[in-house]
Parts: sequence; C-alpha cells; structure tokens
Amino acid sequence: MEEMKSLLRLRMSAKDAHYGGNLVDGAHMVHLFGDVATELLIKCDGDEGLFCAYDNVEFLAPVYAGDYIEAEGTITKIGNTSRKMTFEARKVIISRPDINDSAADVLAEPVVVCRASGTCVVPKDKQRIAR
Ligand SMILES: C[C@H](N)CC(=O)SCCNC(=O)CCNC(=O)[C@H](O)C(C)(C)COP(=O)(O)OP(=O)(O)OC[C@H]1O[C@@H](n2cnc3c(N)ncnc32)[C@H](O)[C@@H]1OP(=O)(O)O
Repeated sequence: MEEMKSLLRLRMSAKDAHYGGNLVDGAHMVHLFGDVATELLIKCDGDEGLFCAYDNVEFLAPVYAGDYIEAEGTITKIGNTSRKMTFEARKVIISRPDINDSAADVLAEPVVVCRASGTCVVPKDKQRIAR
C-alpha cells in the first residue's frame, strides 16, 4: 500500500490558551488529529468518515499560545470499513516571552508534543474510491 499522510500546520493563539501560564489544553491536539484523520479519509475514501476509537494518546511536552504546531497523520492499515492511523504533533516555532513580547525562535529540531493512534470507520456504502 502506498503510504498515505496528511499534515496540518498552524499557530496556537491566545484564544487557544486554556490554563495558567498560557498553556494550551491537550484536547486541542486531539481536535487537530480529528481534522488530520478527516483529510486522510477524504484522500483514502472520498468521505469524511467517523472516528471510532483512540487506543493511545500521550502528551509529551507542553504547548503554549504562540507555538506553531505541525500535526501529521498516517494510515497504517486499511480494513473492511476500518482505517488505523497514527498521529504526531510537533512544535516547530516557539514564542520567547522571556526576551520580549514579540520574540520567537524557529526550533533547530521539532519537539514532539503529542502522539496518538486510533481507528476511523468509513461505512461500505460511503466508500467512493475502489480498491
Ligand atoms: C474523522 C471524522 N471525520 C471526525 C470525527 O471525529 S467524527 C466524531 C466522533 N465520532 C463519532 O461521532 C462516531 C460515533 N460512532 C459511530 O457512529 C459508530 O460507532 C461507528 C460508525 C464508528 C462504528 O460503528 P459500526 O460500523 O456499527 O461498528 P462495527 O461494525 O462494530 O465496526 C466497524 C469497524 O471498526 C472496527 N472497530 C470497531 N470498534 C473498534 C474499536 N474500539 N477499536 C478499533 N477498531 C474498532 C471493527 O473491527 C470494524 O472493522 P472492519 O470493518 O472489519 O475493518
């Protein structure tokens, strides 16, 4: 099977900060993975599909307002109606409020902030791409 991947890249805004110290809630990464999964299913099946279950979610580093996040997903297995996927979210730019209000750095190496895996379902009658 040709490897199927999708990538979203976006900036966490002050509106996304939910906790003290401008910390973004972990559920926000899971929300991004839902959009990545939807794009993967559109590529794979021509349908947005439904998220059935996560079997693992790990929060590995904090995310703050001002961080730029890349959220990437890969389809690892295609079943009858199920599509197994893995996800990774990485920070690629961070704010530097310790320097001044507008300082920011491009990271030499991305920092992985969240990893997850799960299963989506596209019912047979909605699969529009023959395989
Ligand atoms: C990605 C989306 N565009 C965005 C979203 O997040 S949608 C919002 C959140 N999700 C939902 O609202 C979905 C609500 N759930 C459902 O509608 C149904 O539960 C379902 C459609 C997801 C599954 O229902 P159904 O088709 O009746 O299930 P099954 O026939 O039992 O199984 C279908 C395939 O899925 C595999 N499977 C079932 N449960 C699990 C599980 N817990 N973990 C992993 N895999 C599971 C099952 O083995 C079937 O696979 P195959 O068809 O054999 O490949």
